[in-house]
Amino acid sequence: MSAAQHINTIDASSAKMVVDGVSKRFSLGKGREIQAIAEATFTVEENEICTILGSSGCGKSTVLRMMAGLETPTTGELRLDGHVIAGPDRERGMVFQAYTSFDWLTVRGNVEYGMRINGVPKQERRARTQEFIKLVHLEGFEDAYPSQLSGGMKQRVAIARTLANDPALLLMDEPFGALDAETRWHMQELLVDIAETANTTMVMVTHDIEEAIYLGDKIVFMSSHPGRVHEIIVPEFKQGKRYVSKEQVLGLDGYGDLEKYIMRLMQEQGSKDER
Ligand SMILES: Nc1ncnc2c1ncn2[C@@H]1O[C@H](COP(=O)(O)OP(=O)(O)OP(=O)(O)O)[C@@H](O)[C@H]1O
Repeated sequence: MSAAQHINTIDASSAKMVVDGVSKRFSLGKGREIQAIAEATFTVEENEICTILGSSGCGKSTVLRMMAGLETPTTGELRLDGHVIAGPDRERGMVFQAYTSFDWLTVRGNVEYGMRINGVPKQERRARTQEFIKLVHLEGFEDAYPSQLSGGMKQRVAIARTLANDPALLLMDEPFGALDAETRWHMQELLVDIAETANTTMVMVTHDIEEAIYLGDKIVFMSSHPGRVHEIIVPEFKQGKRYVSKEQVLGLDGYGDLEKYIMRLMQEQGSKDER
């Protein structure tokens, strides 16, 4: 068995999310433009964790922001459950690198905020809030304020708050980028646990190869200038399984080969960017 399968054909018929021939140009003023994304086509399947990996500036965040409906594609379209994405919506929850908890609300207040706005009855709201606080292991901290929490705990609040809105898709832009290595490791394992427990479809932007391989059921590798989907990689060495233990994945036959392969892709991109 090889370490990875490289997908060349896209089957959009059963996909949860379809990024279909999407390009994006930004205006830089005075008639100047930048082509951030030239052509991007890929799918995300139901319950999949899809990681988007690539060097800085290759357009990862732009693709994610288009999935969220925060940017409009210049050409092409994005579809969630067959519906074209036309703007931000509760069905797509986003977690950013910067901590985005409301400082004036407690952990409980933060997690139940969206449900309160959406008129979820109090009893149901309280029960779901507790369920998601438990999911991210923050029991006992319900009445704490974000300023009393560590970076990893704040990010767990952000994840619980987003999941409590029951999104069809969880979008994350380098959510663990600001965390120290040990906390990051725990958060990655927690995310796999959440994906397994809550059956959530997730898309995560990262420039960390290890994170992309450990978390990704599928890795969308992007190249830069302009941003394109260079390769879609399925880490076959995991044999379709998810492992909460990251150590176990890093020790599997095939992990090292895929890591080396992706490192080479990154280096090729790096030397192309320098030219
Ligand atoms: N609002 C904007 N206006 C103009 N250019 C933009 C805008 N947003 C992104 N860009 C440009 O589009 C390109 C892709 O940016 P993007 O942030 O998507 O890349 P990225 O891969 O997420 O980078 P990083 O890993 O550094 O966050 C870059 O050249 C960036 O300067």
